[in-house]
Amino acid sequence: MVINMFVDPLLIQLARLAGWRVFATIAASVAAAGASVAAAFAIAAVVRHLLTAEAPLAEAMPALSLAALAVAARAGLLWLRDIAAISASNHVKADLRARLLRHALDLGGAHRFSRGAGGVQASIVDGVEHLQAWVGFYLPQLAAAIIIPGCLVGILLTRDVGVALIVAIGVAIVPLAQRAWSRVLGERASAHWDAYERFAARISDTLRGMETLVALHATARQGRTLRVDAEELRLATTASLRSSLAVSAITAGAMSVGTAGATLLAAYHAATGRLGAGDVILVLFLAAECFRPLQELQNYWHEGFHGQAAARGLAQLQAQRPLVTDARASDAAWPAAPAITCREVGYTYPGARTAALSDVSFALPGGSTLAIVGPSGSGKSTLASLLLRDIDPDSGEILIAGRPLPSYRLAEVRRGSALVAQQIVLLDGSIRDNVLAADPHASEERLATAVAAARVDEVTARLPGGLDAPVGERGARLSGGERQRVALARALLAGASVMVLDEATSALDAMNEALITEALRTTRGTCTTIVIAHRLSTVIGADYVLVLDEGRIAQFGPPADLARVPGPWADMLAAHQPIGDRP
Ligand SMILES: Nc1ncnc2c1ncn2[C@@H]1O[C@H](COP(=O)(O)OP(=O)(O)OP(=O)(O)O)[C@@H](O)[C@H]1O
Repeated sequence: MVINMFVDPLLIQLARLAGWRVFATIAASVAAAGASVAAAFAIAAVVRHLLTAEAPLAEAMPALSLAALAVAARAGLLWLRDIAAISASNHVKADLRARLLRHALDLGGAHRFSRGAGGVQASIVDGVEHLQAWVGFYLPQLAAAIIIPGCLVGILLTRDVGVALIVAIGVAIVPLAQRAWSRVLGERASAHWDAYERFAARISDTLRGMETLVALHATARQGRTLRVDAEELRLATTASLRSSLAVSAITAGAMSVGTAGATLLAAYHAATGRLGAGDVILVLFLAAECFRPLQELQNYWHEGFHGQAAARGLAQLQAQRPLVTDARASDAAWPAAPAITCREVGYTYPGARTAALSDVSFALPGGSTLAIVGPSGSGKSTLASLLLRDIDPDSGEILIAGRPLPSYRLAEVRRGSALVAQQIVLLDGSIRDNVLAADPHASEERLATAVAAARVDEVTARLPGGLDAPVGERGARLSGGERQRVALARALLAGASVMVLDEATSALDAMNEALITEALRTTRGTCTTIVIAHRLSTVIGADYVLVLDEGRIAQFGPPADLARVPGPWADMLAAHQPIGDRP
């Protein structure tokens, strides 16, 4: 019952990660208690010799040496216990972080639909911090708090039943008090964790969106929101600490009264001759040792509840499934410049009332270029996400070179297709590092070819470090168009044979227009290219045009053919305005 009260099944799962280290911690703790018992018996023997022997010092010497040895052994064992506990904690921390990070990476963009990146970060960084203390310190201490008092009360029984009973009652009061408070503590620890996760997510969002907040003159407002979150966190922390301090006071009281009561009863029995003076010393030592593991458990008690609350966040993260999996994959190699066919593809975002795409069917020959056009919200980016297999359609299917897209392993899809998006995030490092991220072992020659094809050389010529110039955090030192060029070079180096280019919407950005036109020329024939197009000039260079309207295909065909028939494409040509911005 006690175990169920204080141990979550997840804790046991985590303890398995730490394996023998947890057992070593428990064993060292129990052995230290054993050394204490040996010291207590030896000291009791010393007292007995001092009071009753004819040559007290000489006769007490062996027991005194044993006591000194036992005290030294106890110190050494407690040191070993702490080493094992730290090792268990660090092992859990490293292992759990690596697993969670791998899981978060496998999830890809799945957290877009649930907790934000800030919440995920709070779980991986701080949640793990609570859990490592929970597994490394709380769990072994819990085991020690059951084993050691149990054994010591047994030993006390051999001296006097009344004394053993007083200690047993004192020992029992501690978990009972903790149980009485456990619901309150659990609720407050959960409230604390929720407040902490909210605060961490808000800080992360604020730092990432700082430029937008400054541009919107919203920093003061965001500051106020952060202050409210910080105040909520402070209140939740105080409430949680207040309740655990109340339990600490009850526990400390039970321990003091238990030790004092047992020693007084033993002293009374010594006065009446039922026990010897040495027994009083023995009871004093053993009663104190009985409560020691409970006292130490108390120190980690708070950690235990925070660990349980953090475990909920981690369990939620672990329960999240990737949006796409390799369940239907075969060993098919990703084809060069593949034909792409969509058959009655439909997709509705989780929780959305209307479909983002319905009944989308078209066939694109391999090596050709498709321009997707349509008003804002018509489903262009959703179609791109489906073609890149960031998400799977709810209905219909997408064929790549005649095979269903899910029959290729995700690693193949990621290697063989690339997205050059409007919002490119580069990793902190140099331009070279970012391009080579696609293939770290690429030769200088291949790197130079990709860099020249994407016109990155024009960018590096202007920068002091050339290709080794740092891009800054998330690529902040480069312009949007320059970041797109680096991303294009990365995609070309990776040898992607399906390329999705998301053209920038800004009508003023002529550099991007040149980039896309150039990219279309570079990739023609070696790549099947899909451009989310906002400019007529881009579309006219494409082999096919797909006009989307409210998630459905309005028109599909070569631009010259579409221009000859009445319809949205002819209307767009007639209106001759940036086509993505049409109402
Ligand atoms: N994560 C999401 N959750 C719910 N609905 C979404 C999500 N992303 C997009 N949508 C909705 O799906 C529809 C299609 O969006 P999509 O981004 O594909 O349009 P788009 O044509 O690319 O728009 P734009 O030109 O403005 O980028 C829109 O109604 C949009 O509100």
